[in-house]
Amino acid sequence: MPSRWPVPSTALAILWAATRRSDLRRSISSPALSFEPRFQAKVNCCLDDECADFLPWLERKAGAEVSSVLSIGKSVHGRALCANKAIKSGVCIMRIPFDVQLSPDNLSPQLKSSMGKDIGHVAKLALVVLMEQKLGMHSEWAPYISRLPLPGESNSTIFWSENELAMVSKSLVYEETMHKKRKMITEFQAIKRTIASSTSLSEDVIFEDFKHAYSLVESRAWGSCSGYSLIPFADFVNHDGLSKAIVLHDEDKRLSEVISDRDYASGEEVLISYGKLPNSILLVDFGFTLSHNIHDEVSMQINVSKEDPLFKLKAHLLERHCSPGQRISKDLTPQAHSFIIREVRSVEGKGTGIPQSLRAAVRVLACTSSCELRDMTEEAALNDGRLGRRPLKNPDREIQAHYILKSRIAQVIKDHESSIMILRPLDLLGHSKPERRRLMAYHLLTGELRVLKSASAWVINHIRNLQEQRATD
Ligand SMILES: C[S@@+](CC[C@H](N)C(=O)[O-])C[C@H]1O[C@@H](n2cnc3c(N)ncnc32)[C@H](O)[C@@H]1O
Repeated sequence: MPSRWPVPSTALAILWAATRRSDLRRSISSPALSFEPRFQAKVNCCLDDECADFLPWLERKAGAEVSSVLSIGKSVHGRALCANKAIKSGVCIMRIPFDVQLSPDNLSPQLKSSMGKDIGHVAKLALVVLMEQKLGMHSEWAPYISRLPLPGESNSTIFWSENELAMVSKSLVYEETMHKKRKMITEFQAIKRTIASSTSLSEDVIFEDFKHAYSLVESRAWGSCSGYSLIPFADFVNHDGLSKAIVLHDEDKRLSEVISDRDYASGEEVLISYGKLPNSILLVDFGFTLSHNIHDEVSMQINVSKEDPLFKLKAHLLERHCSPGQRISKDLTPQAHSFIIREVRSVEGKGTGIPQSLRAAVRVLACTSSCELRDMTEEAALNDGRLGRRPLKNPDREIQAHYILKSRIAQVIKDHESSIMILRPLDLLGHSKPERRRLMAYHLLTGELRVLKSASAWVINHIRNLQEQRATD
């Protein structure tokens, strides 16, 4: 999974939080700071006899104890970590030295130096996995590599058929999946070129194997000072969106560790958080969704109509003042800007969840003369340079801008509702792969719909407030 977290320098942060999906838009708190009471599922898991020799092997390799309170088990989510005795909150439950982690540093110096910038951390680590897989039982990592999920087991959307992807075509997930597939092809070609010149492996490596290894890395590796690292044992732990326990890297002690964020009874499955991840990311990178995900978000596209007499001017302004946090996809229609909305928790509040840049964009769309657009640009230059952050001076125009937003959200709500209708009925769904994927598409779209409805309620309430204010002025 591509790291978008800035990796902190040792001087700045010795102990730092590692997330699976690292993304600049998200932040994650240290688990040791607050353990507020909340509901978390308590699930029991049974021991995985096939993995009985795994922890002793890892501890021998590490020359240190990794965990005395956890065992590898099986749960509904595949392999899992279970408490083998009662665990108290705030206790270190595993400690994995960097020396027994796999990272791009495991590539030979010759291979590393011949890799260009077009090969990212995930692809490099995928190559490490591929090389160890090729060595089979001769690999020093065989006990670990042989316990990784097999091809065909992942439900990441990169493995979905066209028909399955059609279920999520109204979500950003579709576009992200296509983007990832193209990226993997490009990186695979670059890797093939590199290994052809420096190893004899080239002939053996086929795209399907690379794709599998890439997906293993994305769903199991953590951002680290080496770019990305697979952390054996820690990567058997499953995700709970409400957990505050995360993987921390201690660069002084050269190890990664997890501190429990609550008490566990013996036999209970231990869960941690992979990060504040919405279902869209869980689905593309990990191949699962949560039925109710508090971190859900939705992408909204805003573009200037070609029919608008001020099309050129508005498109130019949106392009120029586009904020860095805002995603502009090369795959979207020209001049389409994509904004990420999160759930708006209070209709009466400030609309936190709806990005300022989105409200700015609709203010640009609401302008009806070049003079208004010029005023807006001048106002931006006089303030912090950001366009449309303040309400428009003309109250009618400000109301109009929010009407535009309301109608765009309403359109996305309609699209989502019709996609969800097609997925029903869900009550008879079994456990087959197509049925599981249908349920995931349902979780994704209903989560996005919840976010959209919260945003719509806020905008409607805001328009009402603006109208009342205009009436009293
Ligand atoms: C880091 S691995 C965890 C160990 C994994 N269960 C295994 O069998 O090796 C991440 C994968 O576990 C599964 N997983 C983790 N948390 C999950 C959850 N809350 N619901 C469903 N699947 C989950 C997904 O398949 C995900 O890609």
